[in-house]
Amino acid sequence: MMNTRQTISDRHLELEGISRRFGNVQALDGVSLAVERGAVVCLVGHSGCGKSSLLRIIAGIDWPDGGRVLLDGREISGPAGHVEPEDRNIGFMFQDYALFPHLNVTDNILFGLKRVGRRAARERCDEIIGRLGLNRLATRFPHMLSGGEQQRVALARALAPQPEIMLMDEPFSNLDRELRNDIRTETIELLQELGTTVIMVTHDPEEALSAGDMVVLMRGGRIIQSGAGAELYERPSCPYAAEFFCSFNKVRTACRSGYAETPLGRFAAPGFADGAQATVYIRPQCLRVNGDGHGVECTVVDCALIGEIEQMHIAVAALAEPLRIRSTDRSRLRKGDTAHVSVSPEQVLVF
Ligand SMILES: Nc1ncnc2c1ncn2[C@@H]1O[C@H](COP(=O)(O)OP(=O)(O)OP(=O)(O)O)[C@@H](O)[C@H]1O
Repeated sequence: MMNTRQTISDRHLELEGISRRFGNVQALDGVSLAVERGAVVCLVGHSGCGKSSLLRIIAGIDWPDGGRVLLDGREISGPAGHVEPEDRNIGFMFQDYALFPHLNVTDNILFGLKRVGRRAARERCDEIIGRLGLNRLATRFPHMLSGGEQQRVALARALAPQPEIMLMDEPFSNLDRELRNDIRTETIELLQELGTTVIMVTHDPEEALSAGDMVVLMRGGRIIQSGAGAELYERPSCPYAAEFFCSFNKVRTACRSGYAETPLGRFAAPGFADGAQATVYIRPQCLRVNGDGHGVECTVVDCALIGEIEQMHIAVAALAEPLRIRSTDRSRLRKGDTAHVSVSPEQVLVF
């Protein structure tokens, strides 16, 4: 029998048809989403799709024109009223960290603990300073900290009031790539250890796929697709979702007997009528050049080593555009060489 209590209590945050308009811009257009307790949710999408607007409404620093926000099943924004941001137990971490320049690390953290008694605030501050390894930085001012250290202080300040939900707007985008990966992993591990529900905004597809239990792809104020990262990557619901997470080779063609016919082979196209036009989406890593004559003949247009990956463009006589191939194998082919190319059909998409 289904455990209803469990189901209800697991649903930490719910958005029901959230809309928000700014003048002529429909920033959010009926966004509905259920977030499980302790989940890490990544809101992802191109600039202007409404990610920050949604975060601001969840935080309570902005109001929806339509729809409701529920926390543990209780309406906190909507027709029934508005719970103030400070009464939501929701932490917010901004992209620029928004540390107070005139306060040192300790005082920045204490600032968020004004509602707690002085002694308890001090204890919590010391605890979070210890937990995040900030002891030696405790008396420094923000301008005396590196980007990574500032990020950590901002995290400490947001965590000190022990929020149940942490909202983070592009929290790692000011860090260089190497540092970003380490700090992201560390931050998410800590939040998961604390059992905090995380809603994080990013416009980086890789960050979303690697960091989120649930990835929510937005466009034009709407959710295009949501689910586990692997699901969005492997089974995108539309061309937009497919291309957001992978740069595909695209071959336009006609369908026949449930297959899209291309010079590279035929691919299952269920639901397409005979003669219907379709586009076959082929991932660069699903193409393989073979020296044994297996596949379709091609000519190498260029070939470059990018770190561990070899990237090549090849021309196939019957295709207008060259195809891009990415592989961890070394082909040792050069521009102008002739080879053969084959496709692993499992990951090919037809739209
Ligand atoms: N206060 C505002 N007044 C007017 N327009 C706004 C306001 N806030 C957001 N918008 C508009 O609403 C749309 C969504 O903005 P939002 O900041 O939510 O997008 P975003 O996905 O977070 O973008 P980015 O990745 O660039 O931060 C944009 O067209 C933006 O210009």
